[in-house]
Amino acid sequence: MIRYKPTSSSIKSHQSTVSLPKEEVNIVLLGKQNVGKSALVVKYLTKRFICEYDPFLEDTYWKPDTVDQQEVLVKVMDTYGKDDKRLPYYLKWADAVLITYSITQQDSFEMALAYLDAITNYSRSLSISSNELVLILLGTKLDLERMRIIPKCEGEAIAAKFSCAFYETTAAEDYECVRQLFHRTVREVRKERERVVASNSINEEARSTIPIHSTINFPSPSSSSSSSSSIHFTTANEPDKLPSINIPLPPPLPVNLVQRLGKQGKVDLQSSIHSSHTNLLHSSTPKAGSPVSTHNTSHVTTPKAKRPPSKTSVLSMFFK
Ligand SMILES: Nc1nc2c(ncn2[C@@H]2O[C@H](COP(=O)(O)OP(=O)(O)OP(=O)(O)O)[C@@H](O)[C@H]2O)c(=O)[nH]1
Repeated sequence: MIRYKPTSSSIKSHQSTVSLPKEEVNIVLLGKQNVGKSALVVKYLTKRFICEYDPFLEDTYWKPDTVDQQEVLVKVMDTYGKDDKRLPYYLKWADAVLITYSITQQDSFEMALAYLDAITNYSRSLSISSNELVLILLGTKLDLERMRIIPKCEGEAIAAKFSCAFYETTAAEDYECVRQLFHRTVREVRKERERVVASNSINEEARSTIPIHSTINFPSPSSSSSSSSSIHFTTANEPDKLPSINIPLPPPLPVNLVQRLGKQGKVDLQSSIHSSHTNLLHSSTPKAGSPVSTHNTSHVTTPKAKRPPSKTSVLSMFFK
């Protein structure tokens, strides 16, 4: 049995590397205690599965990796699932958020829903922004299929509702399925970055070609766009979402409007995540046991639907 002993620095790696990749992707894992966040992180970093762990661990690790022949420095923040106050910080830091639950634990699924609610509400309440955050709902402990409580279709349905990607995986088996999870996450982040660059260059082009006295169809502030696995924080001049009203051309938005989530966040996220939530599913919570091999690969599902109307959250129930 391997005892996992983190060191005290805030960013660490299991290997020392002289030159690091320029591209960086920050991934944070959120979720209830015991769902297997640390196990996934350690598996990705070391290819080993830990049975014993420090439950109060919260730290950031990095690993140079190669995804699709491109080098990338993957930074992973492991949280310990008991401190909602740090959520704005996590969102500000992260390019991608893995919202984890154990497929064997009902309340961990409910907490994942609460996280999705809180993050969605938070993102919606930012009035001017073109930020994006890759969001992935992740069912863990797939090796415990015989103890499954949360059907796969339920996870898929929730992911579709929130327009995020969905995976199921396990840290207890094959390294490959964990590696795939992190690689897919890096790909999603790259897609989002490309989307932002493309959207900026469209804005730039529009700015240089539209005559100063012309009119333009201008989207309402509430319009938003969404691609397969992200929450988008949309600028008001995206050209593909145009309602029929004509108004005089406003001054163009600066190209560098892209800012990290939270920099403009004036909303009180804490009040958002402490409000009540009614979307609870059936309850029954057997304990996870030791790893039993039934699956070798992570399961991936792409989202199918747009984000739902905003709801309130039950995170406060879990953070007592
Ligand atoms: N069978 C099985 N057990 C797992 C898996 N992942 C983690 N575990 C076990 O579940 C327990 C909790 O794992 P952790 O990785 O520490 O969970 P955590 O979410 O990081 O917990 P906190 O740090 O307290 O938030 C440990 O006993 C692990 O050995 C998995 O994929 N399969």
